[in-house]
Amino acid sequence: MDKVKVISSDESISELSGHFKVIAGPGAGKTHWLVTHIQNVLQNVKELTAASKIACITYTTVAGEEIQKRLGINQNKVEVSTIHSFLYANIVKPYIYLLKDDNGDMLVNVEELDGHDENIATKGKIYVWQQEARNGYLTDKQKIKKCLENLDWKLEENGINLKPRKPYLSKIGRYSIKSEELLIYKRLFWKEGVIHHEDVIYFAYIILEEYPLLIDHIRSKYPFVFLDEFQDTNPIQTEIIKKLGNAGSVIGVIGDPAQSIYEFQGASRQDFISFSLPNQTMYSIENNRRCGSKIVDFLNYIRIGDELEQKPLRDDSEIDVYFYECNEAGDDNITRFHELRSRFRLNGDYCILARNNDLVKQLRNAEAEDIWTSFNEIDSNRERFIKKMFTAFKLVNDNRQEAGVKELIKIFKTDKDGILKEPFQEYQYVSPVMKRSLAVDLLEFMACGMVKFQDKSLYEFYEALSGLLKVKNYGIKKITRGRIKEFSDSTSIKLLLDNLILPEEKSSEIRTIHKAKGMEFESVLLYFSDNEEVKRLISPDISSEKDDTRILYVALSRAKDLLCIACPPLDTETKTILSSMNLMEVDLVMP
Ligand SMILES: Nc1ncnc2c1ncn2[C@@H]1O[C@H](COP(=O)(O)OP(=O)(O)OP(=O)(O)O)[C@@H](O)[C@H]1O
Repeated sequence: MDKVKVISSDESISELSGHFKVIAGPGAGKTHWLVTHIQNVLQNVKELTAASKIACITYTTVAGEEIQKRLGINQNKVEVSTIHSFLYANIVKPYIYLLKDDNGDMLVNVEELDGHDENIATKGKIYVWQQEARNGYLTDKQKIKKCLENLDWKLEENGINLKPRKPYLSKIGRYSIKSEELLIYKRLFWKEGVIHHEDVIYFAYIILEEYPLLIDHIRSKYPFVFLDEFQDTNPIQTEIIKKLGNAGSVIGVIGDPAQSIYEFQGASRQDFISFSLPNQTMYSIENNRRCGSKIVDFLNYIRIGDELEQKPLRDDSEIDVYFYECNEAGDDNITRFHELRSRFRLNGDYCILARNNDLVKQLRNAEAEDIWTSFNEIDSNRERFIKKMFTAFKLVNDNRQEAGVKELIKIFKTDKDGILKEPFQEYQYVSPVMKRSLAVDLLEFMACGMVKFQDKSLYEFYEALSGLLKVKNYGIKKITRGRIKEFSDSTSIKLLLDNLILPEEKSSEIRTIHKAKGMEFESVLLYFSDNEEVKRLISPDISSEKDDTRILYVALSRAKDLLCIACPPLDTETKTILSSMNLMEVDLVMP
C-alpha cells in the first residue's frame, strides 16, 4: 500500500505538480487546506498560463460559494463549480451537437438546451411514452411514474446502461420495463432540449469516449483539477477524472471514506479508497478542529474499525453528548433541545437533523402530502414557473442573491428566437438583458409582498403577479377555470412555501442529514424515528457497503459544542448501554 504522509490542515505540501489524495475526517479542515493549497499553486507553479485555470470541484453550490468567497471573488484564475456545472459548461454544452441518434439527427435538441432540469413523469409524458414504447399493457401509472423518475446511468462492464436506481422499480405487475423503453422515455426529453442532472455526466463521458481529442483541450484549459468531498464521486465521474489525469492534468482529490453517503447515486467508499493515478501521493489529516473533545471521542467510537482515529484539537469545549426519549416529531421534542442549549448558554447557530424529507416535513409541521407533485400533475408549466419563483425567494432569504436572480431568469423560458413560452402569452419577445431586469423586479415584488401573501391563495398571488408583469408590458395566461382554478383557489402560498425544500439550504434549521454535509453548527439535535437507528448507534459498522452508519456519522460530526440525540422510547437495557457509552440522559441531569 502507498505510504501515507500525515499533515496538519495548516501544512502546505511541497510537491505541487503531482497527483495527490488527502484523506481526513470530519472537521479536519479539508476546506481550509484546499483553499491554502490553491493559493500555493497560484503563486508557485509555472504550468498555469494566461489561458489556463485551476478547476476546483465542490459537491454543492453552497460549498463552492464558500470557497470562492475565501479565495476572493475577483480570483478569476480558479473556476469553482460543481462537477455537473463543470462538465456542462466545458463538455456538454459546447459539444453535445456532435452526438447523433440512429437516423443521424442530433440526439439532443441543441437549440432548446438550457441547463439541466428534472424529468417529471407527468400523465401526459407517460401517455406519449406508452404510445411510442408500445407498452400500453403496463397499467399501474403510479409504479410507472416512480420508475421513470428514478432513472440513473450505471457504468457496467458492457458500457453505460440506463436503469432505475432500485432494480425492483422496473417491475410493473408481471412485466418488466426494458432498457430500450427507458431510453425512449429519455429521448422524449432530449428532443425538447431537456437533459437531466445525471444525463450531464453521461453525455460528458460519451462525448469524451467518442471524441478523445477533446480531453487534451480540456487538459490544457485546466492543468490542475482539485475535487473536494471525493468520497461521493460516482463511477462515471471518476472515469472522466481519470481520463483527465492520464492526459496530463494534475488531479488532487480530498475526502473521507467514512462520510461516503451517496450509495443511492452510485457512489461507494471503496471507489474513493481505491482511486489511484500514477505517482499519486497520499496524505492524511488526523486532527479534528471542529468538535469538542467528548464529541470527538464519541465519533471515534462510531468510526471504530476504520484506520483513522481523530485527535481533538479544541480544548475549550467539554460538553457531554446527550440523549432523550420522545414519542414523535413535534414541537415538544425540539423544546427540550433548546432547554439544553440555554442551560449551556449556547445561543449560536443550531440544526435539527433527520434522515429523510418526510421526517423533516413532520418536524417542520408541514404537510406530508406532496403539494408540488399535485400542482405539477395539474399544470406543469405553471408549476415550473411558480416553483422557480419561490426557489429564488428562498435562495435570496438564504443570502444567496446571485443564485436567486439566476433561478428567476430561468422562468423566462424562450424558443430560439427569444419568444417566451407558457405560461406567458404568445408572441412576446424578451432579450437576455430584459430577463435579468424582470428577474430583479420579481424578486423585489416577493421581498416586499411575501409576508402579506402567506395566507392568500395561489390564485390571488398569480393575479397580483400578472398585474406586475402587465405594467412591464408582459402577459401571463390567465387562470380561468378547470382543475388549475380549483387548485389555485384552494392552495395557500404558505403551504407551497413550507413544502418547498431546496436541494441545498444554507440556513434552514431543520434539514435532512444529506443536506448538512460539509456544514457545522454550534448545537445539533439528531432526531431518530425508530429504534433501528439506536441499534446502529450502539453497534456501528462504518465500513459496511450500506451507507447507514456513515449517514449517522455525518450527522453526529456536524456539532461543534452540543450534540444531542432524540430517540424513540427506550427499554432499560438500551439506556444502560447508552450510559456505558458515556451518553447522558437529559431528564436525569436537567433540573
Ligand atoms: N488551520 C486552521 N486553523 C484554524 N481553524 C481551522 C483550521 N482548519 C480548519 N479550521 C476550522 O475547523 C473547522 C472545520 O473545518 P472544515 O469545515 O474545513 O472541515 P472539513 O474537514 O471540511 O470537515 P467535513 O469533512 O466535516 O466537511 C472550521 O470551523 C474551520 O474554520
